[in-house]
Amino acid sequence: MAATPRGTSPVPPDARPRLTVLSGPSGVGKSTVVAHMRKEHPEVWLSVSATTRRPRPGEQHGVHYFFVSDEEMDKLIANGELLEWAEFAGNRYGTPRTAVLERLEAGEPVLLEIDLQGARQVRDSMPEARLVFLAPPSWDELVRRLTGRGTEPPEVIERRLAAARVELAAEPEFDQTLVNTSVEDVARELLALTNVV
Ligand SMILES: Nc1nc2c(ncn2[C@@H]2O[C@H](COP(=O)(O)OP(=O)(O)O)[C@@H](O)[C@H]2O)c(=O)[nH]1
Ligand SMILES: Nc1ncnc2c1ncn2[C@@H]1O[C@H](COP(=O)(O)OP(=O)(O)O)[C@@H](O)[C@H]1O
Repeated sequence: MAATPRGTSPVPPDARPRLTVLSGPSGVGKSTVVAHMRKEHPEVWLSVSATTRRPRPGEQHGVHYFFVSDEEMDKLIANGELLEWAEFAGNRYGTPRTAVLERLEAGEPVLLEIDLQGARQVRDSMPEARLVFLAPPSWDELVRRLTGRGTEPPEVIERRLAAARVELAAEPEFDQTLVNTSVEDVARELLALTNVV
């Protein structure tokens, strides 16, 4: 029988991370990549966050976000219903705790698409989570994507770009970086990292 070379034996399935956190600056393409992946693999379960941000045209309550009032968000936080939450560019966002824990307890892979502050909270409370950073090919391309999306007025874009500088500097805190040059390539790599297939 051939000896297995050191370091190449397969990791037992139960030891593989089940919780994947995807973060990266606004406009880098997180939603696009996740949507592409889920079109091919609808079995990838993505947590739906609560937010106080107003819906963009086409965004649906319960699908893209749970759009809540400030008072409702206060209650979610006070009642401990969020696994993590953060304020980002003037709005609050948080991950409903129960749905995520139920999926994890059932042994199903879970994907969170959240900001840097949220990723840090998850890393602290659930160290087994795999943190993936989605990076732009360049700063200029990030500006082009965020501006080209056409969903925010210039002052909001400025706020998000200021946050982007902070987020890009935090890349070394993540377990893995994927550079979003090709949506198809990144979606494939992300799928492999979520352990769904
Ligand atoms: N901490 C945290 N961040 C979130 C959550 N949901 C979304 N975000 C992040 O909030 C930021 C703004 O999201 P959004 O307003 O949808 O803008 P977009 O990322 O530019 O499309 C992004 O970095 C999201 O990943 C959440 O539940 N918790
Ligand atoms: N690989 C890519 N190449 C070119 N444009 C992209 C790519 N990925 C995303 N985009 C575009 O960039 C813009 C921002 O993408 P989006 O998914 O909304 O970013 P995020 O969710 O990170 O804020 C969108 O207009 C999207 O079509």
